[in-house]
Amino acid sequence: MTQTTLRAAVVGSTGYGGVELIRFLLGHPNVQVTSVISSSHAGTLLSDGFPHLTEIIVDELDAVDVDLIKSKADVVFTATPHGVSSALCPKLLDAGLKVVDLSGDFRLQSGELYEKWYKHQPADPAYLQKAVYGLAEVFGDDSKGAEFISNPGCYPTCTVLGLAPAVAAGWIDPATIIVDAKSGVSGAGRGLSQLVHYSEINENFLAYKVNKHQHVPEIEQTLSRIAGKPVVTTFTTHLVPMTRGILCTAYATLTDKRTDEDFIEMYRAYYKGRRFVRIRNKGKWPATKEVWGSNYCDIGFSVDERTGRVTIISVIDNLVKGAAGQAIQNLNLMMGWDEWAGLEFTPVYP
Ligand SMILES: NC(=O)C1=CN([C@@H]2O[C@H](COP(=O)(O)OP(=O)(O)OC[C@H]3O[C@@H](n4cnc5c(N)ncnc54)[C@H](OP(=O)(O)O)[C@@H]3O)[C@@H](O)[C@H]2O)C=CC1
Ligand SMILES: CC(=O)N[C@@H](CCC(=O)OP(=O)(O)O)C(=O)O
Repeated sequence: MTQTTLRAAVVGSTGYGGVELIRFLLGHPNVQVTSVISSSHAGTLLSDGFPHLTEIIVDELDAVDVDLIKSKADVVFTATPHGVSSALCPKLLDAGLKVVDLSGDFRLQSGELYEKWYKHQPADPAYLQKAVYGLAEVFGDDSKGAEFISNPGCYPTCTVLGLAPAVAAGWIDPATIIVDAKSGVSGAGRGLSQLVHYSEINENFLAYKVNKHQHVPEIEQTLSRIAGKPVVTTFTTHLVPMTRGILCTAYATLTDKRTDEDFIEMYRAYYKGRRFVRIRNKGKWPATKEVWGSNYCDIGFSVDERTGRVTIISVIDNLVKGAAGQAIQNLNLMMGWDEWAGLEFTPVYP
């Protein structure tokens, strides 16, 4: 182990986010996975349930035990359900561990809003304040040197990266924003439910949680911060019969006359140096398959002179830029490493 090698533990390692974290961390030049953790399968082998991880160096699942984690790791990724992280992360932080939380438990500054949208008890406000919202392409240096990162939600990542430059520049009226978002079924996690049952979702396409999705307040909180004034949005989620990927189509009214070329140039300037965001050329709109398995967010535009509106299309892989990849990007920033470490690869195609 080199001096810069960081020891990492993954709680929730038997879930989709956890398994994806392990896949990337195994290839990270500065990290060693020293503990894989399960609340229900401690003592068994991770590779028994996930044969693609056969011969993983640390295979035996540990229990969720803060002292044990502290003895084995420097940083902990909590890929745990909402309502679990809120209690667990404070204990890990109190033990002196760095924490990257993938759940929604520390994203909203307001405990009241959290309770309303997530239907769980909010986290202790003292720890809510400690959490840094890790959307690096928008809030730049916030993640650098942080001890505790709240990783953004999958839909908010895709939506906000698509809208942030236009909102920041005042090119669109934030009050007119409408977002149609579509996700593959891995966004729902590995647990079984009727919604993701093969015969329910195959050959099907449906809207869900309409005007009730827990990501609405996160999107509004983030767009309000960028706009410098309160923003509310209409945001509708849809489930698509595919495994990975999110595509967001955002519509908004222009505040002035602009062209596709104006948007492309302005977005490229805003995201200059941010290699995970790729702006498409005029008339080229991204598809989920074009970011599959990667940490990219690709964005394309169409200004409609007839309506005075712009349509912005953004895509991510929900398990990578929407979860594990962005979490590792945040770890890299916390540690002052190259933002790309362990994430430098091209999307899988076809
Ligand atoms: N799937 C996605 O695309 C995204 C997910 N997220 C968020 O990441 C988190 C993980 O999601 P995902 O991996 O999809 O979910 P999964 O349902 O696939 O996995 C969650 C894991 O959490 C573990 N777990 C359950 N209860 C506890 C507990 N009390 N203590 C410790 N661990 C527990 C379970 O493993 P075990 O029983 O072995 O402990 C389970 O495998 C969630 O908060 C989700 O909202 C965020 C962005 C995108
Ligand atoms: C398809 C699907 O069900 N997606 C999930 C996405 C939520 C998620 O993954 O959790 P975070 O809130 O931590 O981002 C949903 O709509 O609730």
